Amino acid sequence: MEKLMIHGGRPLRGTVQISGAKNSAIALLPAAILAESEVALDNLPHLSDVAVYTEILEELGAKVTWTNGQIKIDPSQIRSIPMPNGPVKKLRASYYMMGAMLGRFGEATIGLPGGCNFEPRPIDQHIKGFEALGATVTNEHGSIHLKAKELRGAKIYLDVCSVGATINIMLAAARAKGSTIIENAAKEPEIIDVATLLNSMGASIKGAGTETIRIEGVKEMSGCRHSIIPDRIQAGTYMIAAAATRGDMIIDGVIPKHLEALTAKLIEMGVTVEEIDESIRVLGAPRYEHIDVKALIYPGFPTDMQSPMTSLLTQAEGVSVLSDFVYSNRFKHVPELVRMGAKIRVEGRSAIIEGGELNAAKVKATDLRAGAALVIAGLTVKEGITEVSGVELIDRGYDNLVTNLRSLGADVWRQAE
Ligand SMILES: CC(=O)N[C@H]1[C@@H](OP(=O)(O)OP(=O)(O)OC[C@H]2O[C@@H](n3ccc(=O)[nH]c3=O)[C@H](O)[C@@H]2O)O[C@H](CO)[C@@H](O)[C@@H]1O
Ligand SMILES: C=C(OP(=O)(O)O)C(=O)O
Repeated sequence: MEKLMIHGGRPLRGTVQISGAKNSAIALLPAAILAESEVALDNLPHLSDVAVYTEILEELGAKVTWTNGQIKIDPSQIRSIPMPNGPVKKLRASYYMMGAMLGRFGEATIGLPGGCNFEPRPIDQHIKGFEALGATVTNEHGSIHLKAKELRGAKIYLDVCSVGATINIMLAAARAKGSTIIENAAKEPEIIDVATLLNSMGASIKGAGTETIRIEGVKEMSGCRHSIIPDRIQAGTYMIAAAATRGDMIIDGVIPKHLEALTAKLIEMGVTVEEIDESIRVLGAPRYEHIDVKALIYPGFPTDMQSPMTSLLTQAEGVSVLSDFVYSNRFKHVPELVRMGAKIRVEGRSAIIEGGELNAAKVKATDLRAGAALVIAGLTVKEGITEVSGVELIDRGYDNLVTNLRSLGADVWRQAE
């Protein structure tokens, strides 16, 4: 086990290159098993979640080869075997194996997913979708068993606008017989990325990125090459870190449109943000205004940036209110920030944040983005060393974090616990 040591108080300056998106990569990897031949994915991020996913694919018999940011998956020898335990328990997105295996083999047994554990995260909408497509779904001893004689297209209205359920239904429906329509579909950029890959593999999916997605099932799908979209959450975290340390940073290799909700909020509080083609420049200021932020589904402010934003709002003058309308209890970072001197209280689904200086402390990352929030908080502290334990959770979603921060001028290192 390792912890992150942060000697803060230095403005982050320079350029950071953003890797491919975690939440795309871990949906594109299972999507690849729907093909009969090799799928190549470029711009693959170096993340522990991605490494775990490749383990899952290898366990099933896929041949996986890595070369410099590209992964090739040959799913031709893949078998249908139950996966009640093992790597599927280590990450949230193992739920995509349900849709992908169902689509490929008409059956699957998958252990209930792990991942960030900030509150109960039901998968009832995924199950509802699989059942509508003709699968029988049972939950026994912590594993979901799915079986369908034949998957048939259906009209599915999602009661909750869910990223995971939208993608999982696309995976199961891509090779089903007939047409599937997903209503109240989630619109996140990662959903468009998955639909783009599936279409390149021979699927027929229209409307990804809108609330209605239409899928015409196809009999066969084949290999292709696809480049993963940039990680908007990593990019947003660096934007927030630049603002919090009053630095001057260029975040390169991004799609600025994916970051509009954050950009608007940063500008509102007094940060200078400039979009230049595929880059964003963030220039901090000596003082910031307090603001209110509501985390919503895309294109609203992302819940995954809510925790890092909490840290930034400790640097604003006055009282800010940050509410999460996706995960009402995603505030495990708050008690840790309070240890660092933050004046924050949680009321219902909102954090009420009073601006003020933070101090160094020993704190624990309880989940991925809570970890990012603590790193940002540590970077603002002028005296002493902040120690963040639970780094393995941060490694789930940040590619080369320490190297990147050091190249931006931060005094940060990993140390054995
Ligand atoms: C691997 C991945 O892509 N993870 C992202 C994905 O998670 P994930 O796909 O798990 O999140 P969802 O979009 O499904 O969840 C959105 C909301 O719907 C609820 N819900 C969801 C499914 C369901 O069957 N029933 C139900 O009630 C959830 O409790 C939550 O309140 O989107 C979240 C919301 O943007 C992000 O925080 C995660 O980073
Ligand atoms: C919640 C997250 O991830 P996951 O859904 O994979 O746990 C996240 O990326 O912030």
